[in-house]
Amino acid sequence: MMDLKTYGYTEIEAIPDGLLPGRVTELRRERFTVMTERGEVTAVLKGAFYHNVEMRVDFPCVGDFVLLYYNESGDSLIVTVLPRRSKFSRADYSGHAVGYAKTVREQVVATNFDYVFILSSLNLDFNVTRIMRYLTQVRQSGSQPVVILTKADLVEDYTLPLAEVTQSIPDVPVHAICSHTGQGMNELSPYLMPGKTVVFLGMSGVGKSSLLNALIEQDVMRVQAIREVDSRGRHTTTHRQLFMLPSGTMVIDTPGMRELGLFDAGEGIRASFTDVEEWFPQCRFTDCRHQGEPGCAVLAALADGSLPRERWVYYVAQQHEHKYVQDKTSYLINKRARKKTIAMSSKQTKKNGGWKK
Ligand SMILES: Nc1nc2c(ncn2[C@@H]2O[C@H](COP(=O)(O)OP(=O)(O)OP(=O)(O)O)[C@@H](O)[C@H]2O)c(=O)[nH]1
Ligand SMILES: [Zn+2]
Repeated sequence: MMDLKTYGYTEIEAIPDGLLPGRVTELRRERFTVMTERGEVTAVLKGAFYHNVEMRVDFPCVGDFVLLYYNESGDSLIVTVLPRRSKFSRADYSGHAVGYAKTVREQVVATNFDYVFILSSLNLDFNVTRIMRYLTQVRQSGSQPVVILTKADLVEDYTLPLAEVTQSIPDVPVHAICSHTGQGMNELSPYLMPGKTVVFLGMSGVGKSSLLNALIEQDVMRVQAIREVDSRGRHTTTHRQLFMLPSGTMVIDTPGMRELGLFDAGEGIRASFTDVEEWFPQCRFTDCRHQGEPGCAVLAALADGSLPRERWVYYVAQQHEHKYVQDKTSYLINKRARKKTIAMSSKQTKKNGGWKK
């Protein structure tokens, strides 16, 4: 018998007769893979889950603890999702026009994780504001954030960006690592405890897979070292969406998480405002600012109603917000530049005789 506690399960008071607790490790369409004390089973949802659309948020997802009717010879039947101690959700636009908040539903993509590693690369697009935005998401999730600055080998001196992050978020642990050399990776061991669940968050290319591979390797080596002394025990790293590292730590890696990780203000705006941006190529000037230039397709579309005005206003507001976030980034990263900007704009202000509205 498998002890479900190794999968982070904490016993609940009374389990109704005939039901078995388990943890969802994979979700494919309507079929779940669930780890139980009788081993891994496939399971489907009890019909009641489908009867009420409003219940959608309570559909099990990867990481969930559930109660099921065990079926030895076929699919088990999931009847309940146990309370979640942490979760990540994203907006689900499926089947709806993007951008219309009323129709957006919440889709839970991962649950019951203890730590979220917010990965950010030290080279190229190092961006404190983005880290802070992820941090907001993580704090809302109910888990503990850990900031991991990756690719430490690609910068001459990472002490500066490290200090920058530490100053911006003094209450969150920050580690600089290199997955290729293993530098700094021992600092992560306090989080990688048996029964704990970790989620990786970060933009594409920051090194999530590399870190994961490095951790598995490190683990495999550790396990092998142990095995030389004591030849018991086989590690199995199955490629589930929730999977067990040899050390006993679980990692959740779902497609939904990938999408959260890809979130970027610019991308987000592009994705939700295609109805606005599709007008741009039709403007006479390629660098049209849509503020009164002759031959502006946007203004024409606004005039004849083919582009609803509130969509345009919303778009402009979002762009403004995006720019603000980017400006704030440079503010945090380069204080010298910031002082210069302030000096310049106050000169400007004096010239204009006050703040321009
Ligand atoms: N020099 C260096 N390169 C790294 C390091 N970690 C990752 N990389 C490289 O960065 C690139 C992207 O790494 P991945 O691990 O695939 O990044 P990811 O976050 O999983 O990317 P997605 O799968 O797109 O989400 C690869 O070419 C890696 O070899 C590091 O510590 N040092
Ligand atoms: Zn235009």
